[in-house]
Amino acid sequence: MEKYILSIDQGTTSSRAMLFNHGGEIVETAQREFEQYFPKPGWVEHDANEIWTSVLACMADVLTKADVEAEQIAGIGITNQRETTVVWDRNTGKPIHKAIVWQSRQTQQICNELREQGLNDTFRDKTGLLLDPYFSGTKVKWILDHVDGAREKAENDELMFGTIDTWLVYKLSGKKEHVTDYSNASRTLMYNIYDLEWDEELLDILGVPKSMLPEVKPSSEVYGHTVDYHFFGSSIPIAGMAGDQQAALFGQACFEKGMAKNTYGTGGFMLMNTAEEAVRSDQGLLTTLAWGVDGKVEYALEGSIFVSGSAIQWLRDGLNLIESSKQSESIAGEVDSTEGVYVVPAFVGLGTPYWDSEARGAVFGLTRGTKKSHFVRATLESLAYQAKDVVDAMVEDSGIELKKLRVDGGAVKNDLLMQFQSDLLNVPVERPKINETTALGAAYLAGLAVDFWKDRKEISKQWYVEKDFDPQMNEEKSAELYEGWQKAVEAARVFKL
Ligand SMILES: Nc1ncnc2c1ncn2[C@@H]1O[C@H](COP(=O)(O)OP(=O)(O)O)[C@@H](O)[C@H]1O
Ligand SMILES: O=P(O)(O)OC[C@H](O)CO
Repeated sequence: MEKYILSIDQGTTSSRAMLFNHGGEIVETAQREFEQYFPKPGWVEHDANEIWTSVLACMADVLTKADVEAEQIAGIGITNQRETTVVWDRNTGKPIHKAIVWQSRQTQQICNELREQGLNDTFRDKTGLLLDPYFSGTKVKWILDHVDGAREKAENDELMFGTIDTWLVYKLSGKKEHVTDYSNASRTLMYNIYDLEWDEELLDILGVPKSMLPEVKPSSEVYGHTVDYHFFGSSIPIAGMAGDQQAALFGQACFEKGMAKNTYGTGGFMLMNTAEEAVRSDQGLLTTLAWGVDGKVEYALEGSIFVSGSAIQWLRDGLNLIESSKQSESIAGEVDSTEGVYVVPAFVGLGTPYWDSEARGAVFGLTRGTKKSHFVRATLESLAYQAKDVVDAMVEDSGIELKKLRVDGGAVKNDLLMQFQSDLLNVPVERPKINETTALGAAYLAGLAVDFWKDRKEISKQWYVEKDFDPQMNEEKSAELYEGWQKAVEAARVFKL
């Protein structure tokens, strides 16, 4: 009876389940979207129960579609949208508020107040993060401050906190396990990534009782088993867990120091493996835990770009300049260059390295001769320029030269973009055969724990390039183009309403 690993990829807009075989190939997939709630401008929430039922449905769908029995699943790996915060009642197992999503800005004021008290460095020095509403800590505080009776309940040990990985393991295990992994814990603004423990001082500042927090575990280990009523009489080991960007780094087999991947999805996330060294950043990068595997933790440097592929969606849905994201390539290809046009897609501010939440999008360099194709090309190029901003910051902070970049996410199908990225960075860009690197990473983490795969060497051998792009532009030209981008960003940031 052939065995498989089932990977759950719980993302921001949809949940997916994928079955992987021993060769690391996708056998079947299932996907379900769920509702996004926008109660106020800038706020984004999910219903944790809707997330749970979407995951359960995907798991059932994928087994049915593949005609695979639950007994054939050697282990389950979970990867998830990070930072999104759920607080639930220990007695009933019911969330006391909607999940506050990573994108949500509803804790801006809390962050401002903490910053005004001069606490940014306190958080940064312990967590590797910044005081930004992006991370979980201030979201937990917000829930305790705003839900009737929540703080009292929390102090009486009646509430539990979890990111989505924790919530799913809790539900899958029949409310038995309350665990997370290093990679997810490192995104909460409450976990000391150097001492590897929940930080009492930070919990005190945020007013979060330690009893609410899950136990932090390695990313590859059997945390518990599914209760059999969900899985047709089978109890399956839940054996791998990691935040989605760290899982993608693992799925891209970026196991050595200096290896990096960039994901071009809705947003952009670049991670560089820095092995056992936690590199502190002066350039607005995040220092984060990559994973805990083989009895040790490893670190990564991360650059977060808020708008990447969604700029192409904007061309399609907002401006009606293209009919599909794919068409951006042929239209941009009608011209050889943007002829000096730059689009800065700072629609929700700018992330790494600027962290400017008030910046807004801008277009520069228009002339009477500017055509649609220049505009589309400039938007596409902005994805690559933003990645270059992050790479330069990484090289400066870590002192590690980038030798090549592995890529994934929806927009990497665009050859023109990939070529331009390689030209701009002056390194080869490698697009893997399996683009679902996030789900694959979670599958590998689970598979290692249940001996489905032996070690990382075996995994590395399963990583294949589908296409690579080598630099073709001369360096002077690419430096000149990048200088134009830097001027455009600078000018965009001056404009504040
Ligand atoms: N050929 C293409 N060229 C440029 N962008 C693309 C192309 N195909 C998809 N995209 C963009 O990729 C994004 C979807 O990527 P995906 O990795 O599925 O996102 P996520 O996982 O964040 O939802 C969309 O924003 C879409 O506009
Ligand atoms: O759900 P995704 O793929 O957009 O990823 C969200 C990130 O984990 C946020 O940090």
